[in-house]
Amino acid sequence: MKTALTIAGSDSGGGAGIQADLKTFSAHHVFGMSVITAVTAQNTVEVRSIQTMSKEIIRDQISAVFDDIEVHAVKIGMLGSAENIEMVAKTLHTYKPQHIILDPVMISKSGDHLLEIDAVEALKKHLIPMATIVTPNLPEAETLSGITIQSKQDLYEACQIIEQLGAKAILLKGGHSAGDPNDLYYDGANYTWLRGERILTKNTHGTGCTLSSAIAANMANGLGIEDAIYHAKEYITKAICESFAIGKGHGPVNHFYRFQEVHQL
Ligand SMILES: Nc1ncnc2c1ncn2[C@@H]1O[C@H](COP(=O)(O)OP(=O)(O)OP(=O)(O)O)[C@@H](O)[C@H]1O
Ligand SMILES: Cc1ncc(COP(=O)(O)O)c(N)n1
Repeated sequence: MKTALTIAGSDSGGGAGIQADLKTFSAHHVFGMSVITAVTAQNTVEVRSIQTMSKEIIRDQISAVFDDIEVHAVKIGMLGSAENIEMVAKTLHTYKPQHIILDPVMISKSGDHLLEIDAVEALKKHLIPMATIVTPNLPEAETLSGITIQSKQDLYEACQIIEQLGAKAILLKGGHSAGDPNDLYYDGANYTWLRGERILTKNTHGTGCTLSSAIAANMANGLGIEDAIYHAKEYITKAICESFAIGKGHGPVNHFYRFQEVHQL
């Protein structure tokens, strides 16, 4: 059995964070494990409050998993604070997981801050250099690179700047663009476009969490990075296509279609 570990925040509404990650792992037949960095009181409309976990309990959750269980891939999502970023980086340094998929979560779809503003520097300094791949959306790529993205050339430049921070590869997601959601992959040498067609739905809560977890699950299952990304893009596209109108805001994506396909439900 292959395993994957998510280090992320809990979303009480079940659409994003740890909940989306574990559903994605299961749909990929990967055994999912979790380190909870923060508890959010959240639904499809808003984030009402956040309680960030202490750095000690984050460290202990990571070591409890690694000291006992072989971890085939790690996905990192919401971390909350600079202190927690430093602790996650320090603890992962001890265990040196082979694949680290870093989703640099900063602001939720509902517009709430999930990362303290002064924590961006810690992310750049401590975690990006450890990442197999970083998966920023457009606003996150602007924050990490320090440039305003207005053209294709800017996208290429942002990828290069983030790569120079030490990431092995970047997948710059295009969900927030005005046109089709095309994602740009950069491996430090070449650029590849993963083309998408915009699905007209407001039910896109947790798309970034799902995409990065699908990449982690695919890598845990032994795929190389390019195949992992390609299949993850297929997975998120279908999950958005069949997403649920649950709640009054941005509803969640659908992970069940995989089980329905397999079991002909
Ligand atoms: N309406 C859509 N139709 C098709 N694909 C989409 C749509 N919106 C986003 N995507 C795709 O979903 C993936 C996640 O992209 P997005 O830019 O939304 O990430 P994100 O902002 O980090 O997500 P999150 O909502 O979890 O924060 C990307 O592959 C993107 O191209
Ligand atoms: C715990 C947690 N992690 C990540 C997100 C980002 O997802 P989205 O941008 O879809 O709100 C979130 N809302 N909550």
